Amino acid sequence: MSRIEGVLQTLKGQGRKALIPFITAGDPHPDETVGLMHAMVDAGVDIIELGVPFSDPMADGPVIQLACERALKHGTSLRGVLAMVSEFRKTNNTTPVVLMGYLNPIEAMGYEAFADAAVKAGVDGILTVDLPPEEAEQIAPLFAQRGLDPIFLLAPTTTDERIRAIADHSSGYVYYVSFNGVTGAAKINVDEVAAKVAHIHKLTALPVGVGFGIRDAETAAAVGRVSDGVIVGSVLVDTIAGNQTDIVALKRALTDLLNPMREALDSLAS
Ligand SMILES: O=P(O)(O)OC[C@@H](O)[C@@H](O)c1c[nH]c2ccccc12
Repeated sequence: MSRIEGVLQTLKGQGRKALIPFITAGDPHPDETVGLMHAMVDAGVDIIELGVPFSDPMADGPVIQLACERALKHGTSLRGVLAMVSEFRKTNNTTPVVLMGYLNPIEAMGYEAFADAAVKAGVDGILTVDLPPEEAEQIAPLFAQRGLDPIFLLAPTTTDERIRAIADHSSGYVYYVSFNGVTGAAKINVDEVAAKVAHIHKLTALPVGVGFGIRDAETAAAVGRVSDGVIVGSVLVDTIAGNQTDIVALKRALTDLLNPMREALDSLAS
């Protein structure tokens, strides 16, 4: 069983929901990312989604675009991000890390070389934002053979046929994007999400995480009620944007955002 499957199964047994933060690696500085990861674990998160900065992140809104720019300006490369995961693993062997990124840097390294390096670093899952479905069939097995969970995005417009095909190539969990758009929106329609996630649950046995537009504990709980976990990105990245130099204050601010989300999600446990 993969580390991701193990964590999600344990949570399910406890009637609890996964809290999955997203941050862009290398922002505010490559030397700080590992410390932020540990701080988020201390705040009670279950899985970390670590973004590989990319120059043209077309699925991202302005908040994460700017984070990518800052991280790239500080020289954050795919190899650099893998080194951060290795560093994180020196003192954390339990929290799964999902690398989330665009294809270009991975293609440049070569899929197999990347997959090998990711395993060696202690990465657990790979989420490639812009991998076309036809290529997913070829690429996902390269990850799966090495014990990396291939994680894919489902959107409100994804057809049942595609949901089944995507779930076939996925392991760990599937990521339901709460609306068609870019990251960082302020609103989420919980009723719509509930209906769609219930439908996805009928098509696949995989856990369903939901992201896009979750910025506070109340929304996290509302979405957690109808899914297996919530992914929270832009509100954290925005907090990092506002605390670029005082790392102690930054860790406190991230903790202050995540603690109430953890509590709200755990208050759902029966
Ligand atoms: O930022 P939001 O609205 O909280 O959504 C999570 C999201 O940031 C994270 O999972 C993510 C970052 N970049 C992406 C690109 C595509 C899909 C998802 C993502």
